[in-house]
Order: sequence, then structure tokens, then C-alpha cells
Amino acid sequence: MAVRAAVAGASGYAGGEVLRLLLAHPEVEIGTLTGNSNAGQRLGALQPHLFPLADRVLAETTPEALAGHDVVFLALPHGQSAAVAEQLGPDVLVVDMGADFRLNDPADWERFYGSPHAGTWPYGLPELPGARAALEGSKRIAVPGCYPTAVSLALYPAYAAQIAEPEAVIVAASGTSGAGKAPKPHLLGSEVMGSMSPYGVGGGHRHTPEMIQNLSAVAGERVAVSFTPTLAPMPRGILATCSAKAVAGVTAESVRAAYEKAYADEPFVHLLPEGQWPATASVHGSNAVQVQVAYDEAVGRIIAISAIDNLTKGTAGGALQSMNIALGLDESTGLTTIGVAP
Ligand SMILES: NC(=O)C1=CN([C@@H]2O[C@H](COP(=O)(O)OP(=O)(O)OC[C@H]3O[C@@H](n4cnc5c(N)ncnc54)[C@H](OP(=O)(O)O)[C@@H]3O)[C@@H](O)[C@H]2O)C=CC1
Ligand SMILES: CC(=O)N[C@@H](CCC(=O)OP(=O)(O)O)C(=O)O
Repeated sequence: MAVRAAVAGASGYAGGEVLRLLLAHPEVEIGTLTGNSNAGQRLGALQPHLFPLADRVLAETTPEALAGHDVVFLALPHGQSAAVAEQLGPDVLVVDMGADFRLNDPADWERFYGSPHAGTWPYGLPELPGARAALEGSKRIAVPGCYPTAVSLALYPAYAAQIAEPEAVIVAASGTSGAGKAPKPHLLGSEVMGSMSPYGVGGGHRHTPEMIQNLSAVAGERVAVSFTPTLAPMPRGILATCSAKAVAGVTAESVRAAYEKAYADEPFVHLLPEGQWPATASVHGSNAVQVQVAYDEAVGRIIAISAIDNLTKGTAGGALQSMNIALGLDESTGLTTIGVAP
């Protein structure tokens, strides 16, 4: 019997991407689609690439509209998910693509999001140690932020192998879709095209505590993180360049071995052959993660680089991968590692 799924926030980028992937998922039947300012509109007018759903009309985002589904995806702005989720009932699998349930520490939430903390749900990054077990059979999933996905997958093997000091420096470039579809002056084509610019510099980006949470859990001690995000003139993709000082005795061979061990059996993470480097174009539209690592002997630092599609593995693909695990389906069902190039 098909799994019936609703998508709240179907007019946005994350909602559109989850629908693109659900259309290719053999076990899922797409039910209600909702919007906010676009309620009452045809989906075809908002997401013309989703032509099989073009004549669907968006409902208001209400508990009544979302009732009667096995799975509900919430692709809503931060702070909007908790009120909807609490009315959906404990038997419904709720997959939240917003940030509301990602953080463990209420103080971190309040500092970076400025509202009361709604709670913590099983974290939808299956590759992290222990994550799959927490997702199996769960009725609630918190999908990670796109930068924390890229950064955690670049660095966690170094902390799992205890070869890195607990302080990481990260610079990551993101495509503009990471900022959502709502119009913003700094995202005008004339501002973005032909230019790269940093933002959230100096520890202010709200994904910093999520990265610290993930890496510290693996390391078994607090990992300090300096994170600088950058806006890149492309619609999709994240390239995260991460480095940490190596502990004494580390060699290029031991660094490589740590990453080979971590990613030997992961269906979506491709540790590239030595000498080949991740590129956002290679993972465009796919759930794949490209990872490469090097040991910079001159400064004693491990340099780990990852590339993801922020809307696929960074949001909707990670959401479907985690849904598959929660429902007891094969983790890769409906997902591809094949990119679109050039
Ligand atoms: N874009 C990305 O790469 C990533 C996004 N996410 C998360 O996914 C969520 C959605 O992001 P994204 O799709 O980019 O954002 P968009 O701005 O593209 O879409 C937001 C969606 O939420 C709806 N919405 C807006 N305000 C409200 C409200 N007050 N109540 C209910 N619905 C509302 C909008 O409806 P309408 O258009 O009809 O007004 C739209 O469908 C966010 O929490 C974001 O952090 C997570 C990881 C990556
Ligand atoms: C380019 C850009 O603006 N990106 C977004 C991150 C998007 C994302 O993954 O995050 P959330 O789910 O936490 O919103 C930002 O830096 O705020």
C-alpha cells in the first residue's frame, strides 16, 4: 500500500525539491500540498518544472488540510513548524525541514533563533554515528541545515578517528537557493551575478551551534567551530572547505585511512580518488556527497572538502533518505547519486 505524503510549504524551494523527489519515489503517493501567501494558486504557476502536479491547487497550511496522511513534510520558515507538528498526531511521520527541532540545547536555540525552544527530534543525517538507529521507526525527523550537512560529512571522520584537534575552521560557499524563494534585496540578480561575498562572519551564523553539536558528539569533547559562509553566483550547491589541526603522529596515510573507513559502505558519500576534488556541478540535483581530504604537512592541518546540492542532500534528499529509514524502506529508494552535467 502506498505511503501518502503531504507537503506544507509546497510553493517554496525546499517544498518544490521534496516534490520533485517524491514524484520519483515508487512507494509514495502525493496528497495535499499547502502554501501561505500562495494558497489557492495552481502549483504549475509556482513550480513549472513539476509538470505532473501542475493542476494541483495549494491549500492553506492548516491541521485539517494536512490530516489523513502517513507522512507530512514541513518546508516552512523557522519557528513555524512546531505549532503545525503538535496538531498532527503521534502516528503521523512528521519530517521537519526547518530548524525548529535540530538543536539539543535550548540556550543555543534561543541565542541564534531568538524564540523559545520547541524541542529536539531524531536528527536526519543518517551517516553520523548512531543516527540510523535513532531514525528507525521514528515518527519525528529534524532534517539538518544545509551547511551542517556539508560540514559534518567533511569533518566527522577525522573526529571519529581522533586525529583532529577540537577546533575547526570552515569556509563554505552556497548557491542562492539556500536563502529561500522570498524576495530579498541582496539576492537580486544584479547583486549576486559575477560576485562572491561573505556573510554571517565572526560566529554569528545560526548553523554554527548545529555544527558544534554534531562534531562534538562524534569527538566526545566540545569542538570549537569558526564558520564563514559565502554567497556564490549559482542557484544550487555548497562547497565546504574545512580544516583542523592534526594531533601528533598523524600522517597523510592515516588521514586517508580514517576517511576510507568512515565511507566504505555509505551509499551517498563518495570519497574521491586521491588527487580529485569535489565540485558542486558534479552533485547537481543528486543526493550524492563528494568528499576529499588531504594532510597539509607544512602546517600540520587536515583539510577536508565536501560538495553537496543544498536542496537535495542538503534538504529534500536528506529528508527522503531519513523518511525511508523511519519507514523501514531501503534507504536509497527514490534517490539518485547521478548528477546533471555540465
Ligand atoms: N533552501 C534551502 O537550501 C534549505 C532550506 N531549508 C529549510 O526549509 C524551510 C523552507 O525553506 P525554503 O523553501 O528555502 O523557503 P522559501 O521561502 O522558498 O519557502 C517558504 C515556504 O513556507 C511558506 N510560508 C511562508 N511563511 C509562512 C507562514 N507564516 N506559515 C506557513 N507557511 C509559510 C511559503 O508559502 P508562500 O510562498 O505560499 O507564502 C513557502 O511555501 C526553511 O525552514 C529552511 O530553513 C533547509 C535546508 C536548506
Ligand atoms: C545562501 C543562504 O542564505 N543559505 C542559508 C542557509 C539555508 C539552510 O540550510 O538552512 P536552514 O534550513 O537552517 O534555513 C543561510 O545562510 O541562512
